[in-house]
Amino acid sequence: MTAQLIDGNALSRQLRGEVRSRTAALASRGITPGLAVVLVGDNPASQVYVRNKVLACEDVGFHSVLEKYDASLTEGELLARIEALNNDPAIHGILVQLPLPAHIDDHKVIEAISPAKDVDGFHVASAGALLVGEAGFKACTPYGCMKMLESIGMKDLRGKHAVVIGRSNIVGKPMALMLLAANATVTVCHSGTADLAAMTRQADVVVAAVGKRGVLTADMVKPGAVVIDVGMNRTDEGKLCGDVDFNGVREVAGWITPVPGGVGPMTITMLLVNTLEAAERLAAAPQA
Ligand SMILES: Nc1nc2c(c(=O)[nH]1)N[C@@H](CN(C=O)c1ccc(C(=O)N[C@@H](CCC(=O)O)C(=O)O)cc1)CN2
Repeated sequence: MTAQLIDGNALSRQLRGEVRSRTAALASRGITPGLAVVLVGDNPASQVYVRNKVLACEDVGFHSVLEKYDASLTEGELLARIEALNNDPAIHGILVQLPLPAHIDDHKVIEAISPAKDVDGFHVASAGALLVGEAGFKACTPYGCMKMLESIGMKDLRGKHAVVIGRSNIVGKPMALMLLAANATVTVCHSGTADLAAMTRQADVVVAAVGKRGVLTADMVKPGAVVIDVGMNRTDEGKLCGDVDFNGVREVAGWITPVPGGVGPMTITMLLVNTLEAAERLAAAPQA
């Protein structure tokens, strides 16, 4: 069996079409969703991602501002910028590109963002809302993975076993909670897991989110399983690759996401969805 591809670029195009229509509906009420993207330092990958986020905003008709700061920016100066953006009525969503330089406490910075503008879904209030099933912004990467499952008819995962490899606050943990909310039986594996292959071989859905290539190989996958690759790594030749041994696993799995062109573009698309929702929520709120 050769797995079918879940194409993140194609799904993104479809979802962005829906975002464009909803944006037009808001525009007729005089509201343009606004996103502020904050980058500190000169990490080359981060420069590409923030540029792509601004381009994505242009693509769907959002207002966006890109604030770029030298790595010498102090934590206090960054917190002051966030406070200003929290109070800017033209800005509905704020994201601070990670990683931040080592002298800045990223937790402190994320917590300074108003939960109403936390379109990355990283704030403790957003994470707590996901935990208890309340409305809040969902972290973009796992949210994109859920949309990919939905696109292949797996919105309700009742009776399915999902294995998440990785337990980061921004992918692994929220991913597990979103799968649980979709009625899956969820196992979270990590560096302390005794026999990873024994876990993944039982899974109907495997999400690999470790940040290390070759974490999931063909012998670790149940025939027909859905494999979602969140990894973003480089081969020795400098080629982009995920955590999954794509060529081997695609011969066993039923569905698989590629890298590039899988989860990556979906992360940016879900950021647009969250920003639109932030603007819509504000528009629906009773005016003071
Ligand atoms: N504030 C945030 N920081 C970071 C996040 C995040 O969601 N919010 N996630 C990652 C980086 N990231 C978004 O910021 C991101 C990474 C990769 C892609 C993507 O589209 N990748 C392409 C390939 C791009 C390339 O060629 O290099 C793909 O997979 O097709 C989008 C977003 C860490 N920081």
